[in-house]
Amino acid sequence: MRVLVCDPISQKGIDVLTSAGDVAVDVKLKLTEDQIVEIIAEYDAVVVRSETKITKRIIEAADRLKAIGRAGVGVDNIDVEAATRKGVVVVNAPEGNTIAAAELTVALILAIARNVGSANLSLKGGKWDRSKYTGIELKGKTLGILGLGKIGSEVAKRARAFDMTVIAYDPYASVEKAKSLGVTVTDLETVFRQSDFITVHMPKTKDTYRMISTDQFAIMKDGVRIVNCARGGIIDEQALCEAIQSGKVAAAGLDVFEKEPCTDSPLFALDQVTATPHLGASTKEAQVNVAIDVAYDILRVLRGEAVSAAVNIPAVKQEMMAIFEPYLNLVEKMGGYLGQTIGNRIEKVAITFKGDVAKYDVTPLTTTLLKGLLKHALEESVNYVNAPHVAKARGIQVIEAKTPDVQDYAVQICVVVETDQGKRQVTGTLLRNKPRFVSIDGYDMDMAPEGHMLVVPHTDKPRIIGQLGTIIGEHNVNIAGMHLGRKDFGGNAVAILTIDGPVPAVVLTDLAKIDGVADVKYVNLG
Ligand SMILES: NC(=O)C1=CN([C@@H]2O[C@H](COP(=O)(O)OP(=O)(O)OC[C@H]3O[C@@H](n4cnc5c(N)ncnc54)[C@H](O)[C@@H]3O)[C@@H](O)[C@H]2O)C=CC1
Ligand SMILES: O=C(O)CCC(=O)C(=O)O
Repeated sequence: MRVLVCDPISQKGIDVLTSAGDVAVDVKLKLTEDQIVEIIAEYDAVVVRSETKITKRIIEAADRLKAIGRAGVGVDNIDVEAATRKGVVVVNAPEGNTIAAAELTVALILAIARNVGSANLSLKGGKWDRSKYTGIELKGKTLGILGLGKIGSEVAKRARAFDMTVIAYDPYASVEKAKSLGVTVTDLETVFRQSDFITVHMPKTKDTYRMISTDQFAIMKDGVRIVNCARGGIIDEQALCEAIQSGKVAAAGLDVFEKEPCTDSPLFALDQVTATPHLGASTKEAQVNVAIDVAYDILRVLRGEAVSAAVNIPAVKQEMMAIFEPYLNLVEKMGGYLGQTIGNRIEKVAITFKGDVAKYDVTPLTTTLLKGLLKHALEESVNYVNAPHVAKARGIQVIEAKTPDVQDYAVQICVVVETDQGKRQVTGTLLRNKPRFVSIDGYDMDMAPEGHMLVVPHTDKPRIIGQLGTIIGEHNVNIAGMHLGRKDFGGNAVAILTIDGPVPAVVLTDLAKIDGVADVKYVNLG
């Protein structure tokens, strides 16, 4: 597999990729869009920071691309929608640079409070000017944070240590969590009206683009100080320039710009502006963190495993991964089993999560189950990204239910698939964190779903099992285990044989000829 790295990332991330053994990495920096379009079809994954844009054109030309990795947080340089449509997983590194960005924010807050940038330039220009650079203290001032996520929260903690009052606007923030940080969550206008410093920490989206402009500056306190360490464009640069020139805004600390690289801006002519060239994530520690995090997720995507920080599929948080991994494994096998044994048109999939698992957001489990189910039933490529879309596009109704009530097991996941020919069902659980199927189509079972299997529904009568063994043996296939299920004596039954390898089609044909055998399916659960 081949990974293209388009922006400089830590060698430690590249080492993670190459040490996987079957991954070759090409580092090609400063490529134009045309150059990437020309070569992208040769790659399984591409990794960028914020410089390189992964556009729709690039994604459309990327015939074997499975993953786009962003060694950082913001994915506004990636056409996530185009990637999703193409079934390409976009992964980022949401936590590795939080502290770096928060610390640069605090550095800029302090710099613009004490005129550090302009005083530095003045002194180096040969002037010993002290009175011009008298600043203000942070103590007792109000900091308004827009976007109380990971970085905003870390900034809040540090601001509290400077004895600032911290207020925040974030429509999605937990008020409880804010309280524990000593932050008052309020409305946007209040933040604008009451803050001495305003810092933004939200993603750049169509809602946040230019959300601070002339009208917003107008209602702020005279002499307000503004920091943007999130994304250029969230603050209207021309309006900011005018607000500084008019004296409304006393100073601004800017790490990001609407067009980057940005080396020429009317803002740079203003003494009140302290600017850095998008350095928020540029610490040694953060760069190692994000490169390693994104490299591991790229490998997970290439191996078809669940990822921890996907942007366009329901992500499983890092701390949840240890809990979720066994469940993901279980539902993938349940979906895979059903997908390989159902030959009919799927109309409805009902998944019931019972017991402990019901207390979590189970969306990633449902997506994973659908992926396992649909990739066998449908010919198109189905993955973690597009499985729900594929199901919807095919008119498959997906119903998810959760209940804490469970019998016999601490956890049960029950899947019922309705097809145009009837219902099929599998119930699974975990035994010492390993998947077990405990019921299949109403037959009680206790089997480890793995490897190669033959599923043989039959009539419960003597000699069928013996004949199965003989025919399979004649074809030199070793039977590793057998699970039998029957409802009534002499009625319908099923035999599930685990075998040591794949079987030639002729085995299935020969088994199907046994009197009393209804149908034979070969299932490979990896
Ligand atoms: N300068 C730099 O080098 C870096 C910049 N960033 C930027 O910082 C941003 C924030 O990063 P994190 O804190 O890690 O992300 P996060 O996802 O933890 O936090 C973002 C917060 O913004 C909030 N939000 C979303 N839309 C909003 C709106 N319309 N109004 C108010 N709040 C809104 C969300 O609810 C969330 O709490 C990233 O999107 C990225 O663009 C991140 C890392 C480094
Ligand atoms: O890669 C970088 O240095 C930029 C980091 C950043 O802006 C982000 O993580 O969103």
